[in-house]
Amino acid sequence: MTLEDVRIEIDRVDQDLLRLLNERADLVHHVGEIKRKEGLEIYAPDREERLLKKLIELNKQNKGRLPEKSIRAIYREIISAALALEQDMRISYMGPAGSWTHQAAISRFGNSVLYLPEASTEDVFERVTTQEADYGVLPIEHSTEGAVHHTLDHLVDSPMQIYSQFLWRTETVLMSNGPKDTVDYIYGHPQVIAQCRKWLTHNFPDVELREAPSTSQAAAFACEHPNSAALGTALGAELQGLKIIAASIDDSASQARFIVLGRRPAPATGNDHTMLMVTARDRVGALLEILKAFADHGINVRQIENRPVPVEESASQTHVRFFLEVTGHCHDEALKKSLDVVINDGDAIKILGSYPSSPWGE
Ligand SMILES: C=C(O[C@@H]1C=C(C(=O)O)C=C[C@H]1O)C(=O)O
Repeated sequence: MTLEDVRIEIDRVDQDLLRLLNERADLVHHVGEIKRKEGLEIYAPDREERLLKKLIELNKQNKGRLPEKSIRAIYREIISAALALEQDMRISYMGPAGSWTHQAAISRFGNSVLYLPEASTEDVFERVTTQEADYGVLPIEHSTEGAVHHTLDHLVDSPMQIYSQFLWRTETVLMSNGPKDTVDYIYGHPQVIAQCRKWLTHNFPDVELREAPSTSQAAAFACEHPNSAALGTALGAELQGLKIIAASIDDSASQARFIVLGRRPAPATGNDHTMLMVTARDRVGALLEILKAFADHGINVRQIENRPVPVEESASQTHVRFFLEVTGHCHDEALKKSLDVVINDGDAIKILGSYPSSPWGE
């Protein structure tokens, strides 16, 4: 076949694809109508993950040429278009534009939905509470620094809940207006500089490192100042019109866990996790008793985070607070029974969300 012949074939396949994509869009629209009638959530992360896994498996069986990464990326955008069709979907995230959370949010919801950058965690909660946004995206844990207490503390005070969670690799890039060998200064948030210190010392031993208040500010400085570069996200580089001169420059791989904040728990899937806050009387064996209540009902406590009770609360002197991530859904009988035991011991519990355990990033 000549080049022209192959292109004619590609055009034919594209026409078929377009027809099929629109056929899919009609079906998605129908799903949206049913969901609205039945008062169901539009975004169904569990369904998305199952659909992707099935397609990746099918592709393997059929020995398809496309790698898993590409199938995920293509379907991320097909599903994003579906979400935008079902509902004019708005996602609030911890900004500014180009932040890691922004990039993580796009990895989950694709490019067809609307993103609202917020200046603080509080603002993300506010936007979801007032229904100006359908969901919010916030970091809850960093692989290097541990829990993001700000997010956990806001969950305690808010009726909003964790609806979904996912992991995202936070890969730093070096961006600049000019070529690599003209860089005299590198701007970066101090934490990001620390994360890339070895790489920077090895690759740019004579360059001056300058601290910036945020990653997006670093990128803005790199735009304004000649012979400079900035550390940040690939999305930040794109938004500022800077060239990526080196990628994946972190000294060790780091990732963050993000939550999708919603107004209610996700439907049970049979493989869920639940985040809880327990405020317990400060006593010998308090944590032991709580853990035993879960163990007796076959529930695995996957993570424990200890936090002080805020001083404004009358319980602050006499109580201790734990955040627990446990297996199971808040509607499961076993979990309900173990929570009853904890409450009967005089400890207070707040359910911060139940969500599918599986979506662990791309
Ligand atoms: C169409 C649906 O709604 C959304 C869109 C999906 C899709 O495009 O396949 C999958 C899950 C939902 O987030 C659905 O729930 O089936």
